[in-house]
Amino acid sequence: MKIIEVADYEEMSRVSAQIILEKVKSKERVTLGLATGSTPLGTYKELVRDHEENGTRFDHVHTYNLDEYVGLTSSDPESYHSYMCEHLFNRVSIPLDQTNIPNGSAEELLQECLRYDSLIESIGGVDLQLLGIGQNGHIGFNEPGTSFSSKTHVVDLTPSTLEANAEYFTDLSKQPTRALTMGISIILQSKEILLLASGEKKQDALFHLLRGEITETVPASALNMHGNVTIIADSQALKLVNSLGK
Ligand SMILES: N[C@@H]1[C@@H](O)[C@H](O)[C@@H](COP(=O)(O)O)O[C@@H]1O
Repeated sequence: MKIIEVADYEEMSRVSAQIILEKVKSKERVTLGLATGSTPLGTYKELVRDHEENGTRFDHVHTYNLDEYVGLTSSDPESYHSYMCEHLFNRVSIPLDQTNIPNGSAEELLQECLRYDSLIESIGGVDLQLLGIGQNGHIGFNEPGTSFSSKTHVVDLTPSTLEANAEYFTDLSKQPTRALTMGISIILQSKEILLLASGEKKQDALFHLLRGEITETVPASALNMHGNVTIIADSQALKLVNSLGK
């Protein structure tokens, strides 16, 4: 695993955007796996800035998001669909029919999971998967205890994840408690993985990922089984690793 230690959130965002841009410019058809949450926002901002200043094109890019809340329609302002349109898709002119996000308002959720898996399997895994990490070590919405062989599935969010994500909901009574998430085995099909972590809150999760056992109790530890993972983390997120783990 390659670790790039950076000073802060801004540097993490610049470095990750650079890696994504190299991939975007590398061939005629590019597939990107995308993440939500606060961590990739700076990266998306950098991609938008580059698009505006340098005219980098995204019309050959196809995207596959990790997850979506169950019960929110794509137009719901609190859905990950809306998040992606607002922060990236609409601002770099990716054709929307080339963007894929699990449909959390599908009537048949199990069918939707199968549909999503076959989409990703049909391309043989994305070229580059961007990931954040939950404070409890989750990736996508794969909570602790999720099987490493999991495919896309419906998940009951843990109290700690609900609490960590509560700030994104104006009315907490409407915060979804379930989500659809790309499974761990599907994430591991990616040809290359880029995980971002910033801030002290992520130091335990990063310590378990980098220094702990490979265990389903820490979903991100599955990344140790993948041959092409880069972690970009700031000093705050690497605090525990640097003080205890060397
Ligand atoms: N489903 C998302 C994850 O993909 C994300 O990595 C995690 C961390 O969020 P943040 O980046 O806001 O810390 O939150 C959510 O649970």
